[in-house]
Amino acid sequence: MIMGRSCSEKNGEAERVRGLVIESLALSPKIFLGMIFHKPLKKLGISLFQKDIKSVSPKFDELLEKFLVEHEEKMEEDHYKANDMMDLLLEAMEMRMQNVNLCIKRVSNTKARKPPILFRYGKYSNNSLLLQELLVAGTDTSALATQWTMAELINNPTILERLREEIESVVGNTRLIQETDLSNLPYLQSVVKEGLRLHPPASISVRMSQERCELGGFYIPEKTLLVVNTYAIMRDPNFWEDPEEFKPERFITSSRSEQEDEMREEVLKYIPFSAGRRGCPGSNLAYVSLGIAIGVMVQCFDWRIKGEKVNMSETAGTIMLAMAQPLKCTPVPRTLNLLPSSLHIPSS
Ligand code: HEM
Repeated sequence: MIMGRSCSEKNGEAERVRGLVIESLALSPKIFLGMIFHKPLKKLGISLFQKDIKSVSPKFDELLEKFLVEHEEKMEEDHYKANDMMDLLLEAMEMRMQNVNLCIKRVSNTKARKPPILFRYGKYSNNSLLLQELLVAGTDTSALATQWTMAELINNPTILERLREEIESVVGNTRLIQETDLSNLPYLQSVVKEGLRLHPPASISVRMSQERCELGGFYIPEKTLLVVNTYAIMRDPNFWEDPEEFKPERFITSSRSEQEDEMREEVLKYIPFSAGRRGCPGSNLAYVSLGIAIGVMVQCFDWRIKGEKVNMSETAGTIMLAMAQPLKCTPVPRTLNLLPSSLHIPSS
């Protein structure tokens, strides 16, 4: 969606992108430690991660440059129309500055939440941070959330059955779920929300206090690094009934006023996408893609596993919350009467 193209398994491109995302994410614990022990480490001349970053970054640049050239070529075509994020960013830059070549640079702006700015200057440069960030932030998070939620559904067959009934009554069995169906599938939306509550892929958020303040009776000096444990907040028994249980119905609200109350409460206790100006800008996209992925998997397949239950243990010592034993399951096709017109099969 970011680059408007699919990465094929055939020429190893998908594997390459996946490898880069995994390599980048493996750096996060080091970056995190580096933030905490920045000063003493600097004094000792120790850099925890610069060498690793230098090894990942050029690989990203090479990949993104290829995508960028493809996009620029497309822009030259007669009936060109922007249809992905990279097209839009290129167009925005085209309007802002002309006569200079492309380079993408993130301008840090700590005071106000502004989208990263793209500059055009020089030859293609190493600063492709924005696109790297989107690739890393948007892919593994969504994949982990899908995996955890499917594991919960397999372990809770009654919930899976209720979800399937909802899909069958709203969508039927002659076509696949589409984005426009999601607003009519409240139980599916609740399943996605509950999966993210119990298993937030990014389970901590790091912030720095801009000024001194008092929080919950604690004095916080200015410029203090604060680690918010979103995982713990979303399992706090003071906020959630049966916090350890997978109960999507907790998010089903009947009346409009109930919905408004719930939304007000959720601002503080439901934060899988963190919050504030550095909260996730991809949350709406994530809800849609998770809803469709999970919905289609439930609509089209039964799921078999070895043994009685999926093992829900979590990995230890990683920043991303992953399954210690990644989900292995076999899809068994269900009988649907899908109309050919409902299948959008890409031409390439
Ligand atoms: C289930 C899926 C996702 C989850 C759980 C998730 C979670 C998060 C969280 C918790 C943060 C804030 C980190 C912090 O506190 O510093 C974040 C930031 C971010 N996310 Fe997501 N995200 C998801 C999907 C996406 C998608 C699909 C995109 C875009 C394609 C995206 C783009 C970003 C970006 C660019 C940031 C950095 C924002 C900034 O620093 O200002 N995320 N995400």
